[in-house]
Amino acid sequence: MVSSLPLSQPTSHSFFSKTQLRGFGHGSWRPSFSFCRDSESKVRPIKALVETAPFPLFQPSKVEESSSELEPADPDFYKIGFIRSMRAYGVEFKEGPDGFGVYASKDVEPLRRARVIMEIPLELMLTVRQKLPWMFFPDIIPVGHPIFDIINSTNPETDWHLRLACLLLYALDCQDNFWQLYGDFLPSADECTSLLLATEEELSELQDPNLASTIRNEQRRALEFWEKNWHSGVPLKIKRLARDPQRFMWAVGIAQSRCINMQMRLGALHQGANMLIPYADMLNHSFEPNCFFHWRFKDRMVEVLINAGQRIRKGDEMTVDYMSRQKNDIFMQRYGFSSPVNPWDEIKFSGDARIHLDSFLSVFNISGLPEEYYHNTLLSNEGDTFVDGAVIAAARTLPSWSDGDVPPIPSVEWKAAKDLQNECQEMLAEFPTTSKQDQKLLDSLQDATRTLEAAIKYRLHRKLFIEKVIQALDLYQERLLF
Ligand SMILES: C[S@@+](CC[C@H](N)C(=O)[O-])C[C@H]1O[C@@H](n2cnc3c(N)ncnc32)[C@H](O)[C@@H]1O
Repeated sequence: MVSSLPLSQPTSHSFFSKTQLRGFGHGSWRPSFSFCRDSESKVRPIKALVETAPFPLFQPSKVEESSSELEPADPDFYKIGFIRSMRAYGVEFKEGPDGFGVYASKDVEPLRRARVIMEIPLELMLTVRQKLPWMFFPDIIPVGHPIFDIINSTNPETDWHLRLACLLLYALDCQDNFWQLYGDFLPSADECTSLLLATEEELSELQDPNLASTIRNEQRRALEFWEKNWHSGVPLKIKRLARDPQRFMWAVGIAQSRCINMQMRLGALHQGANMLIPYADMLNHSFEPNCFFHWRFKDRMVEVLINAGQRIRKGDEMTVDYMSRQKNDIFMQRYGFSSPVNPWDEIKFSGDARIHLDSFLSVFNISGLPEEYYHNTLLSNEGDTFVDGAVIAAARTLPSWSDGDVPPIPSVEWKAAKDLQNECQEMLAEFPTTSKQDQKLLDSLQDATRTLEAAIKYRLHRKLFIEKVIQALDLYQERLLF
């Protein structure tokens, strides 16, 4: 379902103008770019609270006033003729340690109800739906345009990233489309952490052959897609969208690392959709997020809300949970970053560890089922609501025992803990570098691509995790015996 109506950007948009943004980069980590700075040479945040007047692209057709005065069946549809704008409340967008991020510009007291901080209308998003009949929004591609056929040749359920990349490239090329402005806020190839953009050398820096091979397959797939659809015979309007495979890879990397997947309801239609949502895509990930997304179907917009009961201090980063319960390699694959405190990461041990799960958990004051994520305030540092993720992850990876298997004497468990430690040491010995060497390398990195930095961090995080498990097992033995 497409129309040939181009959606224009409101000229009154008060965030930034095209000329203001030209030449501005997206990250301080690339010295070739300079972000807008104030007199004290601090990054100047994009101002919010922002609200711009709706831009009437074309007015809703005047409904003839009939004598019956019937209500339109769905008055909401009449809004389709307006380009609405994004609204943000009490937040600012600025650079932080993880690239651009969203930060609170004022304190927020905990409220019983979730509080909206951003509203982004459907018209500004790039959206592809996953199931047939597939559709995308906004309807910026005229029927018969070859990019429509290219998108249509892919599988809506499995190729969402390729489809979204095509839509993004088209939107960036589409005269007066909002994304021509917003495109300046997207990370460049050097700034994007997506591993799709990684070189062979950078992939080897991961020190994870499985992950490297998964990425190589993804790169190959995207490259084949580009070669098939961007061959020399294609019309210029296609050619110019991605003149070289790197440009296409970049678009796929952007789609993968910034897309949000949501259930969307439009009228009577419920569907899973992959969306590139401007401004909301600046939110970074946390395993302890303070915000979440919500699709407000009545107004056809995505809202970002602060969790109910959440206290926010001015300057706090606003975060969301990108993917629930995923290990670091999955985060790397999709977003190009890993976390040293990922509570869902795990170590696969080779055999049966003769440690009783519950006794391990109880030594660390963790109670309940192993599958769950447990929080114990007694164990957390002040202000830190996480129990050490490595401890929990280690606990979760130990096989559970039935009552009959409970070892009668602690020495059995003590030996098991020692065995696990040895296995961890062997794992560490397989890495070509130690965590100390990785840390040193990271400290000395200058002008490296963000992918290289992310690759080194990833392998460092794996080693730190294993080292933490060794420490946890040390502690376990001490507490078990005394
Ligand atoms: C949706 S974007 C978020 C905005 C992004 N920081 C930017 O500069 O535009 C996702 C990207 O942000 C970065 N990112 C988000 N959360 C992160 C985290 N917790 N740690 C490290 N990098 C993170 C990664 O580069 C990821 O691919």
